Amino acid sequence: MSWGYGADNGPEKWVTNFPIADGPRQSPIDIVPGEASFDGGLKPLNLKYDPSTCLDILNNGHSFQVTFADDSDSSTLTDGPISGIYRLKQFHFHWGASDDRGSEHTVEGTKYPAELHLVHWNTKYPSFGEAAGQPDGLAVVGVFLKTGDDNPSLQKILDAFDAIKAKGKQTSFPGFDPATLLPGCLDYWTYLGSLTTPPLLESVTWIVCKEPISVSCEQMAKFRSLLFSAEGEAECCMVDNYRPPQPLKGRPVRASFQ
Ligand SMILES: NCCOCCOCCNC(=O)c1ccc(S(N)(=O)=O)cc1
Ligand SMILES: [Zn+2]
Repeated sequence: MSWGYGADNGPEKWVTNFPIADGPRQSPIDIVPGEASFDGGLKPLNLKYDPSTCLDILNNGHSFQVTFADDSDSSTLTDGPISGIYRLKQFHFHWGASDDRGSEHTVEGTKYPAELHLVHWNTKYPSFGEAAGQPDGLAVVGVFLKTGDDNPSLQKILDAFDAIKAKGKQTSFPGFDPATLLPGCLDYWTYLGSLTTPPLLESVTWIVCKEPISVSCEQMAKFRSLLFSAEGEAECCMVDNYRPPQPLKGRPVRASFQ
């Protein structure tokens, strides 16, 4: 049985096939603002996204992801805590079965109903796969979702869900601008961590935005209409696809703001 989020294959079981699960720089973490140190040397995030690089939307059985053409520097992350140019590869979300949980990072124990991850790879390496194995290979921007007003940008994504309800379904998704999913304020916390799903590679510079974006309760319900299961299999709702916070193990968490 491959990894998932169920009782038999969930986060508590991943260490069996992926021993790095107990490693020194695992993600997510609980962010404690009072213990983060302001670093005036941190630059503002520079996110430059080209909607024409948006390709398709896919249900991969763990989440859904929107994938981008990454054969040029059209959609990039620069500055912030990183050096060099990182290219946007995909974005995806994690969410709960109810609004009281769903995010991977937490803020002083506070769980948000969902969390967006914008996944970028360091162009000093030849590909995403290569970069994923390097300590400075990836940079993921995390954005919390908080229940409130309807989010029109999110709605464009949710409107594509009927075509990707089951695991393995994919459909074209051209022209989406991921910048429309970013909060107005790009203050962030940053720390060195890992992929939050197997293979849990310790190659991610995490950049977690302090300000959440909004999502309505109805929109959250739509997230929960996706399936972990493939067509023809017993239907299993895609919910609670989040890993809980992992031990900090002495890592510094820096803040770009005071
Ligand atoms: N094939 C060569 C090595 O590549 C392995 C990289 O993992 C491949 C699939 N996983 C991901 O790309 C992947 C990307 C982001 C996140 S997360 N939730 O940490 O943002 C978790 C997983
Ligand atoms: Zn993620």
